[in-house]
Amino acid sequence: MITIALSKGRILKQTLPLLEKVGISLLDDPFTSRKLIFATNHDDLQCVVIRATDVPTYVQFGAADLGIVGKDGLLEHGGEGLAELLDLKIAQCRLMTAVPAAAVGQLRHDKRIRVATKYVKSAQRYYQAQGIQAEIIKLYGAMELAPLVGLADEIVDLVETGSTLKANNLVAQDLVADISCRLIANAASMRVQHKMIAKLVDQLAEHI
Ligand SMILES: Nc1ncnc2c1ncn2[C@@H]1O[C@H](COP(=O)(O)OP(=O)(O)OP(=O)(O)O)[C@@H](O)[C@H]1O
Ligand SMILES: O=P(O)(O)OC[C@H]1O[C@H](OP(=O)(O)OP(=O)(O)O)[C@H](O)[C@@H]1O
Repeated sequence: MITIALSKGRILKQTLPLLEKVGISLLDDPFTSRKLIFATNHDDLQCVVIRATDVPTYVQFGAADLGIVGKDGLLEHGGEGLAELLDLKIAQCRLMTAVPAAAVGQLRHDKRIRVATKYVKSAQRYYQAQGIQAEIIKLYGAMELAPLVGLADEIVDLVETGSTLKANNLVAQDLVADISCRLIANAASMRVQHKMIAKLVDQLAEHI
């Protein structure tokens, strides 16, 4: 039996059609069911549907052989015990810094700035590489609010259309990382289930 960990939420909406294209369908609807484990039309394949941030952990410890997760989550996890097999090119967006419109153009190198983000590791790496002293404040959502209420000078968050930033009078500044969904595998599963995983990777690659 192969287990695939799927990220629920917006990634799942784009994952299910991709799985359908390679002939995999879940027997129950994960958007209406309270189940966590989903049988598929293949006897030897099941899916678990969990929070995106938990997918790398399930795969790292072999609770799932494969996972589908955003690169943002992968960067935060660190990738230990995982192999990144494929860029699925879904849920594409960019991890960016953003500041209030009034702060655009202000130099950041001469002071310690406060940055609100859910993406602590990626942010730390970015500011360090830029030589900017940053105090990172971990938030779990609504990062855009932080600069508006004086909690932070800037944010690091995902940007797709830019409408969330615009609605909050923030302006995207620098690219931290290009983000899209990745197929990941447990390192041991890669050896034990090599044939089946290689076949699935080939099939998915044809439909990207
Ligand atoms: N605006 C966006 N455009 C494209 N992809 C996005 C966008 N926002 C998020 N994503 C991708 O979808 C993933 C999950 O986002 P979603 O908003 O569904 O869950 P979340 O509530 O942020 O995650 P969690 O439940 O783990 O806290 C992100 O990790 C990212 O890879
Ligand atoms: O550039 P845009 O097209 O506006 O997309 C960016 C927004 O999308 C994501 O939020 P999401 O809608 O997933 O909400 P949440 O993270 O607050 O759950 C992200 O955290 C941004 O807030």
